[in-house]
Order: sequence, then C-alpha cells, then structure tokens
Amino acid sequence: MKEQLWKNILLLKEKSPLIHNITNYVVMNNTANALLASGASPVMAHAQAEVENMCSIAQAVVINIGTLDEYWVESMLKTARVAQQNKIPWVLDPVGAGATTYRNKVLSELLALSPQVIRGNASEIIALATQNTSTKGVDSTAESNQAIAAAKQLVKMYACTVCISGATDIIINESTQIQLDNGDPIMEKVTGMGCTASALTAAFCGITSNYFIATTTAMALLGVAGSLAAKKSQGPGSFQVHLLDVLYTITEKEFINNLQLTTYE
Ligand SMILES: Nc1ncnc2c1ncn2[C@@H]1O[C@H](COP(=O)(O)OP(=O)(O)O)[C@@H](O)[C@H]1O
Ligand SMILES: Cc1ncsc1CCOP(=O)(O)O
Ligand SMILES: [Mg+2]
Repeated sequence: MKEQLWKNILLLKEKSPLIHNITNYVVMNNTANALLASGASPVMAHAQAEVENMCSIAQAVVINIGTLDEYWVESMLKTARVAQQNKIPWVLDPVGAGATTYRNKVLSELLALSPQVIRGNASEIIALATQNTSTKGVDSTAESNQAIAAAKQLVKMYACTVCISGATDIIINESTQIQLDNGDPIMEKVTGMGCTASALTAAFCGITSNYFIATTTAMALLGVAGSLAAKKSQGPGSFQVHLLDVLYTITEKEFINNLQLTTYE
C-alpha cells in the first residue's frame, strides 16, 4: 500500500492536473501554494459566469464552504452540477458543518449533487450525518473515532468516500477503513490544514479514479509532510513555510519510513 501511495505522489508531479477550487478567503493562498508544491495546478474561480466552463476543463474540483454567502453558494451548486454531469470528481469540505443552520442547509443541497469524497473534521462529519448544530466555529470538538458511525452513514447515503481528519485520520468507503497516525499537534494552530487536506484530495482524484486511494494518498502526504515540517519549526509561523518546502522536496524514503498506516477490511 505505501508503495502505491508513493507512486501516486510521483504521478501528481508528472501529470500536474488542473484543480478547480471554490474555497474560502482564509485559505486560498495556503491551499494554492500547497497544491503547487505537491505538483498540481490550482485555479481559484467562483464567478457564476465562468465556473461551469472552468469546472469542465479541470481534472477535479474542490468545493469548500468556509466563507460562504448567497452568491458563492450559487457558484458552488452550478459547479457541482457540471462536475456531476461531466463525471469530474469533486471533493466537499464541509467547513463549519453544524455551526449554523445556514451551513447545514447549503451542505444538504451540495450533498445531493454526489461528491466523490467528503473530508471534514470529526464535528463536521457528525453534523453532516445528524444535521445537529453543535460545532464550535470550524474547529472540531470531537475525536475522529467518535465520527466513524456518522461517516459510515454518509458512505451509505451518498456512495462516496468519507475522511474524518484529526490527530488520527480515518478514511472509510463501503468496504475498507484506513487509519493514519501522522501529522503534528502544531497543525491545529495553523489555519487551513483541513482545507489543504481537501485540496490535496482533489488533486489526487485528478490522477486516479480510485477516490478511496486518492484520499488516502492525500492524507498520508499531508500527515507525513506535517510531521517532518514540525520537526524543523519553532512555531505555527515557520511551520507553514516548512510544510510547503517538505511537500515540494519529500523523498520516497522520508515518506515510506514515516508513514503510520493501518488497514481494516
Ligand atoms: N492533534 C493533531 N495531531 C496530529 N496531526 C493533526 C492534529 N490535528 C490536526 N492534524 C493534522 O491536520 C490535518 C487536518 O486538520 P483537521 O484539524 O483535522 O482539519 P480542520 O482544519 O478542517 O479542522 C489532519 O489530517 C492531520 O494531518
Ligand atoms: C477560520 C476559517 N473561517 C472560515 S473558513 C476558515 C478556515 C478553516 O480552515 P480549516 O478548516 O482547514 O482549519
Ligand atoms: Mg476544516
């Protein structure tokens, strides 16, 4: 499995897929740079007049509701419809699911347009499955293992891959569950780590149609790169810079030797 994931990392650098991002103001620069450093080609575009065209020329799409408003929501729905019609893989990042009834309403509309992958923290995944409104802003107030039942419910309802991210990352589809224990606690102090995970997930969906493996590759890359970058950092500021460098320079030996991965069939 580790060797398969590494091959995807090399393939991403070789293919450099165009990834259409509709994402939030907070993390646009972070996620564009993380995609570039990892080998993908990002475009951030949300104008209603162009999103359908932009989506149609992309290899994958990420829709991230972090700083949604009525205009952006219409752009997101237009994009998801075109992605679904053209069989372009799209990843949903349900930022702040459960924080407000507005977010929950928009997410219900987006889920109906069949994302191939949902990547959220534990609170967000629980909120998506239960429609509760108990999330504190965008940060998780639950642990990954508390969201497994919710994730399995979403897999069954939407026939997709679901990733619960956190100190432990858990990737679930209809037949398999993978647990990743990488990353570093400093990543909780840097905004955009989850958004970066979702953007990288879309990048790997752009080079393989096995979206479960694409998600696993993205989470493994971010987790290992995060743990390596944390070792070089003095705090969240220098971490962000080191993370980009590691995404760009990571070697097979560093990836394979540091990846903590467990598969449950
Ligand atoms: N406490 C932690 N220990 C190790 N890695 C972490 C921790 N918290 C977050 N991460 C890393 O950051 C990634 C995304 O962060 P997460 O907090 O789950 O998403 P979000 O920012 O959407 O809430 C995780 O996949 C993991 O690699
Ligand atoms: C703080 C914040 N507010 C709206 S979007 C956003 C960034 C969230 O990024 P992540 O979910 O990756 O922590
Ligand atoms: Mg998030």
